[in-house]
Amino acid sequence: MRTDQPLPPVGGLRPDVHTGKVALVTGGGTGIGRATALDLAAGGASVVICGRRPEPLAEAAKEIEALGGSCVTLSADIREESHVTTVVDRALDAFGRIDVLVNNAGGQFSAPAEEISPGGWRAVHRLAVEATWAMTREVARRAMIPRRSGAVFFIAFSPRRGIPGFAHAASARAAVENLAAGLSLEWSRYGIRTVCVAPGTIATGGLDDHYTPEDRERWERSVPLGRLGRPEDVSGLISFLASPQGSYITGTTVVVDGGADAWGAGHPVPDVPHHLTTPDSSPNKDNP
Ligand SMILES: CCCCC/C=C/C(=O)SCCNC(=O)CCNC(=O)[C@H](O)C(C)(C)COP(=O)(O)OP(=O)(O)OC[C@H]1O[C@@H](n2cnc3c(N)ncnc32)[C@H](O)[C@@H]1OP(=O)(O)O
Ligand SMILES: NC(=O)C1=CN([C@@H]2O[C@H](COP(=O)(O)OP(=O)(O)OC[C@H]3O[C@@H](n4cnc5c(N)ncnc54)[C@H](OP(=O)(O)O)[C@@H]3O)[C@@H](O)[C@H]2O)C=CC1
Repeated sequence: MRTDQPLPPVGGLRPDVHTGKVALVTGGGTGIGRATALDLAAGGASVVICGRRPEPLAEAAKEIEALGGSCVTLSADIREESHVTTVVDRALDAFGRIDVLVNNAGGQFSAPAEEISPGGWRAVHRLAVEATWAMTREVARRAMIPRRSGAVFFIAFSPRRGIPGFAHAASARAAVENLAAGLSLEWSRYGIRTVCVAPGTIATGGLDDHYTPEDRERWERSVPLGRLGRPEDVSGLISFLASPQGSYITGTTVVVDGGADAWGAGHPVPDVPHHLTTPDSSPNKDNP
């Protein structure tokens, strides 16, 4: 199984599983966000995607429309509160409701902890925690609490206990994991589910652009299943969690990482049989 083979949208879910729903995906023009927007649209959801650059958003919208879906794009920097308000205004103007929020936008740089300046720390937490909270609060207050329903997703990191070079980013993601849990205690009464999804290393353009092939190889070696993840490994999970089949899941973190979080530091990663990592020799090609 290779990471350059995308999975088809929707996976095993019914093609009308999200019909009538509206989903807002931050950072929906690229990588995991794009795959998530496509999966939700392929299941029948109308989708709103935002990000700072208009070009990737327009490309993703074209793909969604090619699937027969509806998509609204908005160029916005979610670190600015006024942009958050505008995104929600636009989504409600276009579709009248928001049922699913995927807080996907995020990013960081890799640096030894002692070299992260206060400004660098703040920049990462501002996006991963503060902007995520601003968006979540705005969507909950204006779209979900009044309707007494909704599903909010947060993206964290696996391994979950810390990643060398990512002290700022891993601690920020720990905050959103805790936020998902805490909000479930407060917002279940409104019918709102809050779930954190913790991907391991996923082969996206963002990963290629910001990390070296050596980083990538090192991460790949630390995965018990022997490969990096695909964006669709994450988006398929979110699509399931957003569906009626996921409706009893809230307040928790679901890890999608090829076993990386289960790996005990200090032990060699278990050998993966060759047939599990190559595309054509899988024992069951229909169920890779
Ligand atoms: C094993 C699992 C691994 C998990 C792997 C995860 C992979 C991914 O997440 S892939 C997605 C990748 N995409 C990105 O990471 C996006 C790229 N990153 C960024 O855009 C920035 O890092 C950002 C998120 C911090 C953007 O912030 P912004 O406010 O635009 O940045 P500024 O240039 O204004 O700088 C603010 C502040 O941060 C310091 N800084 C920025 N880059 C670095 C760096 N490479 N090294 C050290 N410090 C950096 C910068 O110096 C500023 O600090 P002060 O000067 O002290 O104010
Ligand atoms: N790839 C991986 O291995 C992993 C990724 N993650 C996380 O998953 C998420 C998606 O990552 P991935 O798809 O790999 O990376 P990308 O870099 O492709 O995705 C990040 C997206 O967020 C958008 N974005 C960034 N900053 C802002 C902002 N201030 N306002 C609005 N949108 C913004 C970007 O668009 P634009 O630049 O145009 O604003 C981009 O579309 C991120 O939070 C990432 O940290 C978590 C675990 C592992």
